[in-house]
Amino acid sequence: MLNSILILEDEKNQRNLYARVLRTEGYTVFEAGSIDQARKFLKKNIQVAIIDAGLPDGDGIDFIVEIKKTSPHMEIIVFTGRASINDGIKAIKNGAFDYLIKGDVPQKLFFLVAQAMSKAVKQIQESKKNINTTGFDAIIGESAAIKKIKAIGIKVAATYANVLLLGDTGVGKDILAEAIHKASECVNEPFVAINCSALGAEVLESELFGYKAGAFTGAVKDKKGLFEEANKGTIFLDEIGDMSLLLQSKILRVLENGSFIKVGDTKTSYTNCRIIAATHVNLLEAVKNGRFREDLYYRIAAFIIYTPSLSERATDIPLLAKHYIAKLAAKMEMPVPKITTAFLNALSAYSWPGNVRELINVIERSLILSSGILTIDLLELNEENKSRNSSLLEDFELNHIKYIVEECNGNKVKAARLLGISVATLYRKLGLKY
Ligand SMILES: Nc1ncnc2c1ncn2[C@@H]1O[C@H](COP(=O)(O)OP(=O)(O)OP(=O)(O)O)[C@@H](O)[C@H]1O
Repeated sequence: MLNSILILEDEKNQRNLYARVLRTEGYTVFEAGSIDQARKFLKKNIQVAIIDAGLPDGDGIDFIVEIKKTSPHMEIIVFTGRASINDGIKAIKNGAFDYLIKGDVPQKLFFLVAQAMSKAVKQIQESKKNINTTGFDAIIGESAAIKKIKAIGIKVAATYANVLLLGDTGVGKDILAEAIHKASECVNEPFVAINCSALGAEVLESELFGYKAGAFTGAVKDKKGLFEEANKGTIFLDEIGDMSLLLQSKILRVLENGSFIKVGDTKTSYTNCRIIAATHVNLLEAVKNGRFREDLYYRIAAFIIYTPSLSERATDIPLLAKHYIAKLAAKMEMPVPKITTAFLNALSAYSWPGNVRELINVIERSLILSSGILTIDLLELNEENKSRNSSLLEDFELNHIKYIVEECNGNKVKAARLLGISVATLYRKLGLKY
């Protein structure tokens, strides 16, 4: 939110006074009495912080360095009661906008806040112009759905908001999460991903939060968890809907104040990372059934991006197919084969229950079997070799029959002859009465 200020000051009366006065000036003011409390505001969209130099749990001037790492555009004004010029110099060195000595007239504070706010807003606008959208370029598709997803993704990337990605398996939630990270200010910080449904609850907990040596048999030395690895960056929690209720409560704590406890540890650790979660299950249904915490749902679902299944955006199929044919051919060090229209048509007609992932697999197999040209029979061959999904074969077969009938200008006798089947069979396969 624009015009937001954080006041970090341990003297409550003083803090309340500043907050009241600044609110009357039209600012939204958040208050913290300690560095620990202030940390939970760092992910919020706050443009200016007013910080006391001497705080109960640390040095406010040292804290500037931490703030600048997580919120580079936040402008900081330091309050020092010590009337020490050295404090002021150190604050500026650490990246503060300016400093004030307690007892300075309030007008000086207003003046500095207004200046700092306008500098911060300008910087934020500049950084939005320079947003790196290369991650989104990797998302292929011209359908209205994909265009909308990219536009929302780019917008959300510029904020610190948590994001929930919905959609079936293989629709591209992972690639979208990475694109959001790459377009965010945390681009140079880590992006870590984990599939929460692939691991048992205990292993998942130690993967997420890490453990202390001796926490369990085999824990010979301390291990960092993914939340610690992702500090300042992004953690992608895939299939969060499958997480146990106990772990859900621990994730909620991370979301509330960045804190967690490693397995076998007694002290609290902290992280400051953006959470992008994804699921193919209906989370609201899971909330109703008591399988997913409602409070966690509302925390992770600050922004929801839904990617429809591939069959619902069939116009993207030829684009994706051509893209992956070229990409995989290059990887296999073979010339890009010619693609027949029937091949593309068959791909477009299929329902793709495994979505883009399945499309990539089918293309890879077709390329391996092809010799310079991608024809529809390669798709059939694939399935015969795999003897896996008969519906895929049926879809391709039906599509092939329709294609030949069309080529024969609707002449079914001619089409049946070309296909090497009887006219009766052709009618049956097309679902027509003979
Ligand atoms: N629009 C797209 N453009 C290019 N590649 C895509 C697109 N969508 C998906 N892919 C590719 O398809 C594969 C599967 O996508 P991804 O892993 O992102 O799906 P997912 O929704 O996260 O699946 P799951 O829920 O099973 O983890 C990946 O190789 C990804 O790069």
